[in-house]
Amino acid sequence: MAAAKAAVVLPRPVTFVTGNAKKLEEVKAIIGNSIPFKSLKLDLPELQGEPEDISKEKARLAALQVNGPVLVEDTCLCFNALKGLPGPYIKWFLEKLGHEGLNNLLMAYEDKSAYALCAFSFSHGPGAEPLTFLGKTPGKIVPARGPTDFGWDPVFQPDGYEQTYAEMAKEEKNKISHRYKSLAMLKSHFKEAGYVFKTADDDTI
Ligand SMILES: O=c1nc[nH]c2c1ncn2[C@H]1C[C@H](O)[C@@H](COP(=O)(O)OP(=O)(O)OP(=O)(O)O)O1
Ligand SMILES: [Mg+2]
Repeated sequence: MAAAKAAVVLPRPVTFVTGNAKKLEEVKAIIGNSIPFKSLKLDLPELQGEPEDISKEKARLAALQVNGPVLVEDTCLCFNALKGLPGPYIKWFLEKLGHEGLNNLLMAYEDKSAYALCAFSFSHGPGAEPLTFLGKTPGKIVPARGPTDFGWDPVFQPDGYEQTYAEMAKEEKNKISHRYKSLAMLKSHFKEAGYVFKTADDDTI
């Protein structure tokens, strides 16, 4: 019989660091009780580069700030006609150009296809190499439809659906989204790793 795998003890619940309340809402809905976590509102500096590297670097910075295990995520919206741009820079493109401007970026192209990409990273703590889980949902960029309370949701229509992310019921989006897919991988990792969380009494975050 194989020996039981030793449990990995982590010092306290994982802290999910984000400055975005809407992300947090979705993460809570998707993770449920499967991973004990708390949240911390911090807008971490973001490196330029590939989504996975940006996410890992965010996790390293977050682990130093929190001094414990952390989760972070970086979300990209990638236009195929633009070879993946705006990608990780979508936040600033959206802020400056709005939904209409995002559509206009593709005016010269027939190909309106795009994909939403979520890169979740988990670090055991300061100095530990983060693990990254990439979730990707393909779709296309359309003129804005639906509520405008979360980022670029109104202009992204996932493949196989007639509705934009914004028009879909939250539970529906959370079953197929880039965030759901990346969290599904994270959840299985947690399950396989068998982490045990030891809550510190002096935990003041
Ligand atoms: O499911 C989504 N549906 C629509 N819009 C979304 C979604 N997820 C992120 N977004 C927006 C937020 C930000 O404008 C950009 C990603 O940038 P990103 O740096 O990952 O997010 P953020 O700075 O708002 O929060 P954080 O503190 O976790 O970095 O796309
Ligand atoms: Mg950010």
